[in-house]
Amino acid sequence: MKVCVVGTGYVGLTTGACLAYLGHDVTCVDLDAAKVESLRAGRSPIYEPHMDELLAEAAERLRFTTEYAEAVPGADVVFIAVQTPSLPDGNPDLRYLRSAAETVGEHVAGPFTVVVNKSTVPIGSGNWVDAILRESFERAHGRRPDGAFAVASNPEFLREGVALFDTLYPDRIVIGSDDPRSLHVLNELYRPILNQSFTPPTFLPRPGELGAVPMVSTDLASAELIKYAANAFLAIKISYINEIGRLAGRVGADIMEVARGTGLDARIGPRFLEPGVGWGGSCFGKDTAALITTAGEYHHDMPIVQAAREVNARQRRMVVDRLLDELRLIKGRRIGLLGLAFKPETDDLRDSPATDIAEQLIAHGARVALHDPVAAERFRRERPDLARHLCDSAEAVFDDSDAVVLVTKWSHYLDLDWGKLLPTMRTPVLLDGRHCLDAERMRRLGYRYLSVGG
Ligand SMILES: NC(=O)c1ccc[n+]([C@@H]2O[C@H](COP(=O)([O-])OP(=O)(O)OC[C@H]3O[C@@H](n4cnc5c(N)ncnc54)[C@H](O)[C@@H]3O)[C@@H](O)[C@H]2O)c1
Ligand SMILES: O=c1ccn([C@@H]2O[C@H](COP(=O)(O)OP(=O)(O)O[C@H]3O[C@H](CO)[C@@H](O)[C@H](O)[C@H]3O)[C@@H](O)[C@H]2O)c(=O)[nH]1
Repeated sequence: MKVCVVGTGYVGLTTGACLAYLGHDVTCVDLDAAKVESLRAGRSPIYEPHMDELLAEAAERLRFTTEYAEAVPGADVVFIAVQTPSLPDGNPDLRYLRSAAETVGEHVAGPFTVVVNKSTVPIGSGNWVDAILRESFERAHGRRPDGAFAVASNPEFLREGVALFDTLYPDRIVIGSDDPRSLHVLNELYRPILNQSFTPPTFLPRPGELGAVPMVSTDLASAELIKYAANAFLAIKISYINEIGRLAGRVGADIMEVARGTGLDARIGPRFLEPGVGWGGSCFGKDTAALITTAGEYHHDMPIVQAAREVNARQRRMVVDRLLDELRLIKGRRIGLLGLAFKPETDDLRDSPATDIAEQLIAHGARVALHDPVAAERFRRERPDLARHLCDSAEAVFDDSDAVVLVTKWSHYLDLDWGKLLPTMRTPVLLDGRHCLDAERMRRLGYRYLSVGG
């Protein structure tokens, strides 16, 4: 099939590269000329494991352009995967989506194109995009679209860092449309994934237990709500274990044992029960805020989602509180933070807990020392105000520090020579923000080992 993907960020690029790998003819369009140039040269502008290899494998069927006119006309499917960041009031900023839909509307030519909203958008956005497409089509063509296109919602559930795996081997695919033709086209498009009939890339073998992938075909509003419901649930699950972790700390229980013993109940499940400094990233904060504001439009409140957000903010503050308890005074102290990306295996810094914690520490008068094995360059570009605090190596973070906090669970940090680093610190306070170090071993080495929660 002929596919156009609008937006080549974490979602759009992954979608485009995977669909081309599966045999579709894909053109990705992005307004960012530098991104397009880099992609044309076969270089991924984002850090996502195996992306460069997949781009190379799919290169024959994958093109990049800044021109909608080269991508939209004649496409069977147009994906819109532009950013929808939070506005200060919690609503998503839909200006990128509006602009993308307007331009798609100008260029869409039929005979039948499914315009798919892959961006995460508030309930009702499918109808809104449909209206924008129609107006724009009529302006450009001087006639009504008369069935030339239909709108569908196909929310994305990939996790950064394992985005290609999640796309080729998803738990499910959700399609929402009020036009049965769209469901048919998208069923066809995703057939290789649904029945797992493709040859897996050598670098991403198919998980042994995977059978056919379930497809949820539903209406627009339900598909849109599924995305928010899923993200809010995951965010709540993490905040829940973090809340239990605080209690565990008080009563002397081991939160890792509690999480394991709780997660082994098949009704609960072990995943997303890792305690620590809490969730960050481009989605959970933004999408829980959007769910609450959307619900508010219907005079509905969401106290559980609200509480998950509050617990999450508290986890970040808890890092500073733990350090204040331990060091008494943090003004003038050197505090090292290991990890800046919001999670390992990505360079994404959006709503990163580390940045938030660094800002809180600086506000308390601390001197911070920052490191990330992958996201440092992006940090330098995106946070020039904090760039002077970056260290060249993880080891340099320890040097003369009064405390070191492990914020992102990069394997690079787990493999450090912790015994050798301890004597380089001024005071050996180690705060494990992800419960990922061996507490007993660290104590034996001489660290004053602390965690967030029990
Ligand atoms: N990042 C994730 O893990 C993830 C997962 C699931 C869903 N989502 C959702 O997917 C959407 C995209 O997220 P992302 O992280 O890929 O964003 P991103 O910021 O990485 O990428 C968006 C891209 O769209 C481009 N763009 C913006 N306006 C454009 C326009 N009018 N025409 C062409 N290109 C345009 C930008 O230049 C950018 O390259 C968001 O709604 C997000 O909530 C993201
Ligand atoms: O047990 C856990 C699991 C995750 N996290 C943190 O939660 C955040 C989000 O992690 P993860 O969900 O793995 O990454 P994302 O790439 O943000 O993916 C989420 O957000 C995407 C955007 O909507 C969705 O598509 C995915 O399904 C959803 O998992 C990160 O800061 C993690 O460190 C924890 O603290 N404990």
